[in-house]
Amino acid sequence: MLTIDSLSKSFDKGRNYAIKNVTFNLKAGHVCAIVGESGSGKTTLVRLIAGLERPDHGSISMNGKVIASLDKFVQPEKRKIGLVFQEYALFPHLTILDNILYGIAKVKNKKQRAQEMLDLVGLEDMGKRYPHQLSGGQQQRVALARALAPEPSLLILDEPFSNLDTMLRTQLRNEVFEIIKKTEVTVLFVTHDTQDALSVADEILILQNGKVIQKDVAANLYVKPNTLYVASLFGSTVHINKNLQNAFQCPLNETCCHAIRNDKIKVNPTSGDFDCEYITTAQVIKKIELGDSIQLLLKLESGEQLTVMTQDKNIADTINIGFNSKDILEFDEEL
Ligand SMILES: Nc1ncnc2c1ncn2[C@@H]1O[C@H](COP(=O)(O)OP(=O)(O)OP(=O)(O)O)[C@@H](O)[C@H]1O
Repeated sequence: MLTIDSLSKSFDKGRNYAIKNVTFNLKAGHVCAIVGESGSGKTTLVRLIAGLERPDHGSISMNGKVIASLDKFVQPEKRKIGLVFQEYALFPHLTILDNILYGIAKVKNKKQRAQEMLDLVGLEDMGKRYPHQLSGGQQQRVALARALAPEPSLLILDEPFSNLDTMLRTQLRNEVFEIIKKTEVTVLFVTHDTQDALSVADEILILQNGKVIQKDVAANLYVKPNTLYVASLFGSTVHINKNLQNAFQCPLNETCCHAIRNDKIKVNPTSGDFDCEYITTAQVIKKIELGDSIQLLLKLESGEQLTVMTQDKNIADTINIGFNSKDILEFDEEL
C-alpha cells in the first residue's frame, strides 16, 4: 500500500542527512510504529510521506502510484493522508463539530459524516463545545475524528500522546487504537516509547541517524535484534565486552559484538545448584527493592559494573552470577 524507496532528505545541502536511503513497505490495514531516539529522523520521514517536505532522492508511492519523487510531487491535500500530531491543532474559535467539518468540505452528507466521527470517538454529545472546554485526551480524540473524517488511505500519528500524563496516555492510546482498528485504516505511528510500539503495532521500524536499522514484528525484534541498540530498546542489555568475557571466562568470536539481557543473568548467592555455563563472582554495591523483586548493582573484580534482578531477599555481599550461551545475542556490528 505504501512503498518507500531509497528516500533521502538533507536540510543542509547534503552535509548531513535527516533521512538516508530509507526503503520499506507497509501493507494495507497494518499499523507500523516508527521508533527512534530524538533526532533520528522520525518526523522528517512522516513529513516527507505527508507531502510537507520534498525528498532529495528516492520515491514514495501509495497504492502503486508515485506521490513524491524528484520529478513528481502530489500536493499534501491530494494524498488522502490524515495527520494527528502531538499538539492537537484544533481551531480554537470553531466548535468541535465545525473543526471536524473543516476537513471534509467536499464530502457529500458531510454533517452526517462529522457526527459519525464524533460517535466513533465517543464524543457524540460534545459537537457544540469549543476545544478549550474539552480535556487534553478529548481534544486528541477530536483531532483523530477530524483526521479520519475524509476517509484517508493512510493515517499518520506523530507522537500523539506525548502531552499527556502516563495514566491518561496509556488509556487514550488503547482507546485510539481500538477506534483505529474499527476503521481498518493503514497507520504510521511515530513514537519514542517502545511500550507504545509493542502495545499497538503490527510491525516496528527502528530509525537511527536517519537510517532504518531494522523493521520487523515485535517478537523478532526482541529475539533477533540486528544491533546492540535495537536490543537495548526492548529490554536492558549488557554488552559482553572483553573485560566481561575474561570475567566470565567466555571467549567469544572477536569479529562480532555480543550482549546479554540483564534478565538472563542468573543470581545465586550460595552457588549450590548453579546451572550456568559462564560464572563469575560479584560484589553487591547496592540493593534497590522494587516491589516483589530486588535490583542489584554489582561490581566485578575487573571493575565492571552491572545490574541484575533477583527475587531472593537473602543476598550476601558477594554473590555468584552467570549466564548460558543460548542467551547470548550476537550482532555483526563493531562498537
Ligand atoms: N526544518 C529543518 N531544518 C533543519 N534541520 C532539520 C529540520 N527538520 C529536522 N531537521 C534535522 O533533521 C534531523 C532529524 O530530525 P527529526 O525531527 O526528523 O527527528 P525526530 O526523530 O522526529 O526527533 P524528535 O523525536 O526529537 O522529534 C535532526 O538532526 C534535525 O535537527
